[in-house]
Amino acid sequence: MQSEFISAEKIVSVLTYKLLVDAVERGLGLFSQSNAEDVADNSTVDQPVRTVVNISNNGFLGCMPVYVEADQLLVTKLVTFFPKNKDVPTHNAIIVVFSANTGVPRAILDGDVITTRRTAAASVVATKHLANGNPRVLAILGCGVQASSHYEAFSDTFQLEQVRVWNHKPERAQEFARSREHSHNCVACDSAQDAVRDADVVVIVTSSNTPVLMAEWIKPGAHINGVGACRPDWAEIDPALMKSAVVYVDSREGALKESGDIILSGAKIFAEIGEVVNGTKSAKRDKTTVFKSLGMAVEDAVAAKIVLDEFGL
Ligand SMILES: NC(=O)C1=CN([C@@H]2O[C@H](COP(=O)(O)OP(=O)(O)OC[C@H]3O[C@@H](n4cnc5c(N)ncnc54)[C@H](O)[C@@H]3O)[C@@H](O)[C@H]2O)C=CC1
Ligand SMILES: O=C([O-])C1=[NH+]CCC1
Repeated sequence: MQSEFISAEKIVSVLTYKLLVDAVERGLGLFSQSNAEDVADNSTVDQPVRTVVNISNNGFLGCMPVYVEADQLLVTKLVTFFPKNKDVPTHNAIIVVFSANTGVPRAILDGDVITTRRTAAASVVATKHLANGNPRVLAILGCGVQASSHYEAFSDTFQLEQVRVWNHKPERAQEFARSREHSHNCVACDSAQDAVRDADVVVIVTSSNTPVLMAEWIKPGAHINGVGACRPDWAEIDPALMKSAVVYVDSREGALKESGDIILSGAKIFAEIGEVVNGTKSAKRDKTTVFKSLGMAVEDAVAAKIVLDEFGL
């Protein structure tokens, strides 16, 4: 067996948001189409909800396999999340791509860049479909790795007039805004409430396990991408907001098993975002909407395909 290792540096050089947003949008559509009753030929996406191994109080290991028939992709990601890490990233991942004909490994890819960028691309897809017009003001709650990728992906896609950032440790928000003040009007806010006031779109990307975004702060008709809180007993969004908004998810099955924001609030899921992409469920653009993202292997697989194609592998 001789499989190529593709480093983060190589992946960064080819995995643009332009390519990714289109690929992730297609992947989300394929995933939801595969769960529909009238599945088209060759469109199976076999993606079980990820298996999670808890590591005492430190974190967890997630195993995320998928087979995407349309692209003949057989892929699994292994991702760890150790929220208390200080000098190394809190998320670490590798992605293995196998031949769907023989099962022989084709390549091993660094999984950090793919995880970081495809998650932001999924939020962009949801925002394109659910925001009420072109978003001008974006609020980002949390200033870690995902905040950076979301800042880049949203700046690349939308004509933003202002990006407001908040972090529970204010110096991180100030540093985040300072290092971006020349590329956009990026400002640090003292409170999450100040950041989201009148924002058209909110991205919440924290490691908090209790709500930091409250219902009464949100402008009616705003769109919220809830990206953190990926455990059934964690929540980062006020249950009242989850219950009053129209809620979209990446995977119904995944959300009902993994999302504390959904499970603890008892919020109803209106649709998978892939169903909106496929035109089988409507986009309630004039309502306050939440896209609850947990992350899916199909997103990793379509991102890995871009990389393999770019390097002719
Ligand atoms: N939906 C998806 O596909 C994915 C979701 N995630 C999730 O997104 C979130 C952010 O991930 P990263 O940016 O990579 O993590 P990170 O560790 O780089 O950043 C976490 C951020 O949360 C903040 N934070 C920590 N505790 C907090 C608290 N109690 N209240 C408010 N803020 C707090 C930190 O200051 C930091 O700004 C995590 O919950 C992670 O599991 C990550 C990857 C994919
Ligand atoms: O999809 C993903 O890779 C993850 N979701 C939450 C933590 C990592």
